[in-house]
Amino acid sequence: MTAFQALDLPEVILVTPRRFGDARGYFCETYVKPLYAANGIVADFVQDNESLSALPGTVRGLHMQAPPFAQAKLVRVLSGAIFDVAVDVRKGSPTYGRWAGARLTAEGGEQLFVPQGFAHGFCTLAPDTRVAYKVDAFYDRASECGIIWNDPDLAIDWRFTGETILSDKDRILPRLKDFDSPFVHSNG
Ligand SMILES: Cc1cn([C@H]2C[C@H](O)[C@@H](COP(=O)(O)OP(=O)(O)O[C@H]3O[C@@H](C)C(=O)[C@@H](O)[C@H]3O)O2)c(=O)[nH]c1=O
Repeated sequence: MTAFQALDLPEVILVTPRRFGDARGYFCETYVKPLYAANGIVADFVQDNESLSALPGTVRGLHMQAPPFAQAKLVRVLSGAIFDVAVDVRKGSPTYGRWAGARLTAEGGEQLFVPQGFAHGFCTLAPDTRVAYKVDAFYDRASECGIIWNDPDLAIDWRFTGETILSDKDRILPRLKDFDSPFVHSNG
């Protein structure tokens, strides 16, 4: 059975889809809307994305889009492995500024659900890592914002020691303390 596991931040959910193995390999359902919704993954996904990172230690993040283009994401790995991270940036949230993460591998097929109001990023742990993710709002360049990956206040353990590789854009992102989050926590 597909397994759904809430992480330390309970809105962030690790999914391990069931695989049906046979002599050919395996078959696996990677997204089933009503099943996922019944397990806390409520989103109308409208776009699928894929990235390739050649080298281990490639960090992409921490990214989000501001409302009304805020995106929930369902992330998985097609080849290689990542440590995938979500940071709660909802003002007023009891878990504001805390992070949760999970190792996602092509071998295991795990997925991470990152809700709206959370910054998202990952570090690749293997060469030629391809990451695919569904999002529930379209890309909007003007709405993009983010937090620096190594903010000491977040103290994310990326599970990687060695030289990291970042885009020019990601190298100059602000720390959380200097970031005016466009997200507000609500209980409803
Ligand atoms: C995210 C995105 C980028 N692009 C373009 C913009 C740019 O020219 C090129 C590369 O974009 P970036 O450098 O922002 O790609 P990248 O650093 O991989 O950005 C992604 O990082 C992960 C962690 C996320 O969570 C994603 O939402 C996204 O922000 O692709 C699109 O056309 N559509 C999209 O949806």
